[in-house]
Amino acid sequence: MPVDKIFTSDEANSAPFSFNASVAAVFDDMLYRSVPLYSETLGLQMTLAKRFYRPGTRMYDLGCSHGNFGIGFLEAAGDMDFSMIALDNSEPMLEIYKKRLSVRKGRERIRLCCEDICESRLENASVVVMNLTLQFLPLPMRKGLVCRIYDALVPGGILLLTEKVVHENTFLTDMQQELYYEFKAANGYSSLEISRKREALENVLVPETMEAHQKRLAMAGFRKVEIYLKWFHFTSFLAVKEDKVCGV
Ligand SMILES: C[S@@+](CC[C@H](N)C(=O)[O-])C[C@H]1O[C@@H](n2cnc3c(N)ncnc32)[C@H](O)[C@@H]1O
Ligand SMILES: O=C(O)C(=O)C[C@]1(C(=O)O)C=C[C@@H](O)C=C1
Repeated sequence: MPVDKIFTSDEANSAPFSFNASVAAVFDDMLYRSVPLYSETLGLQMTLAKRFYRPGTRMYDLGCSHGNFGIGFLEAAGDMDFSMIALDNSEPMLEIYKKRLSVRKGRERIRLCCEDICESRLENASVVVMNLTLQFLPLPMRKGLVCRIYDALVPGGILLLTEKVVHENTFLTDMQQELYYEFKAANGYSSLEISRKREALENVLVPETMEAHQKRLAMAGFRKVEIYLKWFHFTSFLAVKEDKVCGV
């Protein structure tokens, strides 16, 4: 796996963070070293997706990057028939996803689309996964997207949303941030790399509070919302669309 050295050099410091070809090439290493409980999050997303997916509907992976969720799901699915639409607006990410998919049996079950998720058409979904992606959208676009996801879901369908959040209490936010940087340092990032990435992510990754997410989910129509995984500020929500017939 190519090692993430993006923020070891000076010039990387000046540009805002983006999901370009250099980042895509080392993205696996970046994810595993930068996202606490990344494997566990994907594992639980697959378990929930398998449980809630309904035949004849679609599964969406919004901000799919180079396909860790989709490929993992495909491998775990065995003979299960499913249809997944994986969306991202980074061409280099989707190029890698396409290559990974090309050698896998059952690959026709996943369709890749290079699109802005704020503009894509969503419909007939029983599972929508959005892992560490909403946080990269401009704030004014977020409500509209969550509402469109709710509308696209069939009754009993789910949204799996993972986000980096901030705390309303600045003491706790600062503490979580420090613990997070200790996690990164323990995974081999230098303090210079950590601070350069923090600057590059400023105004690019804009986290919100847990309460803001819960309020937006409720406003969109979700009545059942659960936090199923949390590592300080990395938070995974399960939001279920009501199914009055089945009582889900
Ligand atoms: C942190 S990565 C997601 C990680 C991935 N979901 C996973 O679990 O491995 C965020 C992804 O969202 C994509 N993205 C950001 N804004 C987007 C937008 N407006 N439309 C589509 N994709 C977007 C980026 O290109 C990037 O691949
Ligand atoms: O906040 C940070 O410093 C991160 O590295 C987090 C984060 C994320 O949450 O998406 C930022 C960019 C990469 O996509 C991987 C991890």
